[in-house]
Amino acid sequence: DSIPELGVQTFHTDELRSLMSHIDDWGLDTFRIEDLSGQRPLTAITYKIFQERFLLRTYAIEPHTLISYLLTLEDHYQQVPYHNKAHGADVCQSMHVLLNASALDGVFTELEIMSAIFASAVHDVDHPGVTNQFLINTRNDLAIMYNDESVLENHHLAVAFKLLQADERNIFSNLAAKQIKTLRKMVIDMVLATDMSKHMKLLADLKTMVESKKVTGNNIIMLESYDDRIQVLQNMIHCADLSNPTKPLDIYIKWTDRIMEEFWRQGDKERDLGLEISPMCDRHVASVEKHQVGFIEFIVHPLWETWADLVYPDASAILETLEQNRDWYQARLSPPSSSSSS
Ligand SMILES: COc1ccc(/C=N/OC[C@H](O)CN2C[C@@H](C)O[C@@H](C)C2)cc1OC1CCCC1
Ligand SMILES: [Mg+2]
Ligand SMILES: [Zn+2]
Repeated sequence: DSIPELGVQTFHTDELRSLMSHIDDWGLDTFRIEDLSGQRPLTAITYKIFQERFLLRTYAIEPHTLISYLLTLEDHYQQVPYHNKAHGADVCQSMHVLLNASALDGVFTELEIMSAIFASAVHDVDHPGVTNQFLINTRNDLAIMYNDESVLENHHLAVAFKLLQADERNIFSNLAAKQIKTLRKMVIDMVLATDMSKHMKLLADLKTMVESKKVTGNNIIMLESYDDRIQVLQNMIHCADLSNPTKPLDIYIKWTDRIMEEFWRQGDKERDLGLEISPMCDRHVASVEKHQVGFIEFIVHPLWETWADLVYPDASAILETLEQNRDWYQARLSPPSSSSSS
């Protein structure tokens, strides 16, 4: 049976094709693609990126095999408010754009690029919609399996690679053994770096790299060792994972609504279990704007400011949007002024 033009069955071929023509743009509306693709945003977006980067040709990937893997991967994302297939699709597309920074032109190999796209697409597969700490506190089987260390991130990786074991889904069947070994190591290193508990170390190392940044004549970053190369890719996927506040405000607000609902459902579980409710997870004590301002001030802006230095000036417009969005949430924070402002 033949594969549809856009990889997924849709009643909106023209509109979906038009949207997908903006695959290289920051701020692509993943929610709109979810609706137009028959609830298949991850398959549609990842398939388009693989085609656009000629990865099927370069690595002799059979289109049916890629579609089969992507559909199954997408079905293994759980229907939770935030960490669902739309988030996977969004991080994958965001990573695709970040890889296109001109400061990184020609820096990464095809294999590293495919590893980065694959890692982004799979990075939260089978996420149960609760945090690592919750799984640890409730002695969940996953925490027992992974000894409380990067529990979710280890699980996402195991699921992603287990799905590859079926012949009809093995998109890497035509890679050389050495290539598969390298890809697997890089994907593991990238997905493990999305564990928020690694944030401070990742950012500190990125700052050190920026301070000692070496560039070629035309301002292209030079990365000699594997450690340097993977460090940039780890920070890139971490930036993509924490990119919601850098997107157009209407899209950012939708992500905020989703993460808060997911946090509040965790808080509901903690309340029912008689556990202490985690920070920001009590729906009866909500200060959504305050938490977003804090999230940007202490985590997102420091990271993106450093990334923007590394790839200067490629991420300057993104940083600008982030600062505008922070100001918008900040403005909604301040108590109504005493003087009559109306
Ligand atoms: C658009 O807003 C968001 C988009 C993504 C995320 C992603 N969070 O990471 C996934 C895990 O939860 C890891 N931890 C994050 C940490 C900040 O808190 C812990 C309870 C869990 C958080 C967002 O806002 C959050 C933080 C401030 C208001 C709610
Ligand atoms: Mg994650
Ligand atoms: Zn994520």
